[in-house]
Amino acid sequence: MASEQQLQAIKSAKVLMVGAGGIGCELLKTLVLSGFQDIHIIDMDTIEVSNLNRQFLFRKSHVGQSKAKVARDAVLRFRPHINITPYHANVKDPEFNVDFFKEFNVVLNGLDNLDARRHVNRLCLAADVPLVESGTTGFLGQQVTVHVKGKTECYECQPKPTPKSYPVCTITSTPSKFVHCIVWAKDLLFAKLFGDKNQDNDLNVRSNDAASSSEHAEDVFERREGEDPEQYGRRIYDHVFGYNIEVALGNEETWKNRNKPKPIYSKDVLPNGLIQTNGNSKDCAIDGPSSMSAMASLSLKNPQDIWNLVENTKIFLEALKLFLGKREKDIGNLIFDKDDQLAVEFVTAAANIRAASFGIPLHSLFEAKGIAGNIVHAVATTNAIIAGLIVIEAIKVLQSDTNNYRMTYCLEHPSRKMLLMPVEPFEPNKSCYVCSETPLSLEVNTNCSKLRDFVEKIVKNKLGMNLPLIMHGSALLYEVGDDLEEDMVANYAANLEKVLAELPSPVTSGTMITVEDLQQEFTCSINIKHREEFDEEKEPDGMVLLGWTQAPPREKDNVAVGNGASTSSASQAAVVEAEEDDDIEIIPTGVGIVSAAGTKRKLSDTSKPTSSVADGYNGDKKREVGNDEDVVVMLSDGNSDISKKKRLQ
Ligand SMILES: Nc1ncnc2c1ncn2[C@@H]1O[C@H](COP(=O)(O)OP(=O)(O)OP(=O)(O)O)[C@@H](O)[C@H]1O
Ligand SMILES: [Zn+2]
Repeated sequence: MASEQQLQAIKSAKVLMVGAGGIGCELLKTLVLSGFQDIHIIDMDTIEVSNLNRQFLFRKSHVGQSKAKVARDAVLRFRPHINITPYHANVKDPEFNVDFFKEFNVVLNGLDNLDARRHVNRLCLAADVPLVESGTTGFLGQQVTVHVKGKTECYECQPKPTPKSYPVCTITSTPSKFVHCIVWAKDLLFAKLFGDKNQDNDLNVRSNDAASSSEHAEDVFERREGEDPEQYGRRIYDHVFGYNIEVALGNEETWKNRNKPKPIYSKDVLPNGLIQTNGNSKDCAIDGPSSMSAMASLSLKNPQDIWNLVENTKIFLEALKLFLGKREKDIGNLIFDKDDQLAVEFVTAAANIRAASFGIPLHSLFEAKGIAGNIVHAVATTNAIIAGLIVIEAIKVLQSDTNNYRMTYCLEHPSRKMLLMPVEPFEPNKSCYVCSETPLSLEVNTNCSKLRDFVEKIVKNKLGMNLPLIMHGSALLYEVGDDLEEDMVANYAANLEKVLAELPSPVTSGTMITVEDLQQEFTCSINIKHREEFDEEKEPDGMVLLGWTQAPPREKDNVAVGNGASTSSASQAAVVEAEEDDDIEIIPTGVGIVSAAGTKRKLSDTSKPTSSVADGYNGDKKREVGNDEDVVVMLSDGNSDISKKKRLQ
């Protein structure tokens, strides 16, 4: 039960919610049931069928409509007299500037990507509005964190795992993991067959006999006149899984220390002519093109099954046939979308066939979809718990109850009887380039890298800037905006194509560049250091940003996982990965991590009575539920006496 004071704070608060998906739906419901009366919701998406299993404010009839608007209507049905303002928009749109953010007492994130989270973090810092963050880390669980300028760390005080990029040659020639096959199937093959034909594409292997291979490749992806869809599909299949692999095998150097792939031809897998279908690919006139399915026409039902090579081959050919026959008008414009069933089927099958060729284990559609779409599989119940925790922290923030702020992990595999794990938030990191404006360094070959590379790879991808402006001293090198004069636009376009050392105001070793984002009101200084060479495998960007992205020192197998969906950071939760991504353990830092002897300990050890975390949960602050084996510890209030954390260094 909320106190009178809390109720007052709740009633007078103006709250901004960003994201009305899995967490957002739960959050909106919990906010209104807790008495909040003025809520603004930003979400750029429309409702998909795949959202309905857990985004309970939405029904099938809402598919295709704005999430923010439908969520508003849904809660107004049971709380008709409150103010809910929906925006069907991207939070990065210019209208949501610092002045807009200043209107709110607290901002609550229910987002699913790093980019938007960093953007909101910067706006909250610039507007000096507290932020309560939430996110998921795969099967590790979810967490809620509180970010109050000057009092706690900001969302970017700790390095976040960024989406991984792979060297082109690993993807085109030497895949060793299933994810490499997915990237190949999605970004190369799918893009080549169904996307913008004018885009550069590294699909064809480089071979000793480059001239003949490119000649062979010249028109292979174009459908010949009168060619029937299955013939065309088999020709593409034979080219990418058969011929290209044979060409690659010709590069003997490549296979000296690697297992050789084996070429696969469709006639060897499916010797008999046409594949049999049941004609049941679903009618896209009724369900929309995104529900059309090759699985349905081949009577393959379970997305968790791993198809064999024959099944993958059938799906490949059938999906291609359906694209050609029923979605012809999409061809040339398609971008892979994880909610497009046929696209997911095609990419799964293509990735699996390539995996079979390279001796990599095959995966189910469900798994492939997760990898291709960077999906962190969400669970409705934990979303509800997380939403509750967000509201608890929001209420503390509204009352400036600083001492009781907590970041709370909700462990999806409760470890030794613990489901919720609250820890005190960290103080701001004094070397954070965002909230402490600490300069960064960039190692780059200033004679080879163009300004365009710097803008794309560093300013946009690494620094997450939306509307960047780049300066060297008082010289403006680059700027984005709608109101620029034509000659300026032409100047900047010319600068983009110049190497750094040849810019009108040359950028060489020792230069300090200032990069500013006008919308985020965020400035960052970058110290340039010239370096001649980069390792193509380990440094695929050809430049290295220092002072921010380094994870904490890696102990044996310590790595952080995530795809930007997580609010956790390497130092908040060091993850020990045994092999690949399974068998993961989470070690919350600061909580019993450093024992008296100074040795690091795992969470699994921390529930022992002697550990500091156990101390934190012991006594009358905890409530135990269930039987001894399956006990879940929940805190009765936010006042647990948790020992001060130490960072995991
Ligand atoms: N830049 C952004 N501006 C506004 N809303 C955003 C932005 N980025 C993400 N979102 C919203 O955040 C929500 C995140 O919700 P959730 O994690 O449940 O993902 P989802 O897209 O609904 O589900 P799934 O990814 O599992 O299909 C989505 O509704 C998405 O539209
Ligand atoms: Zn910070």
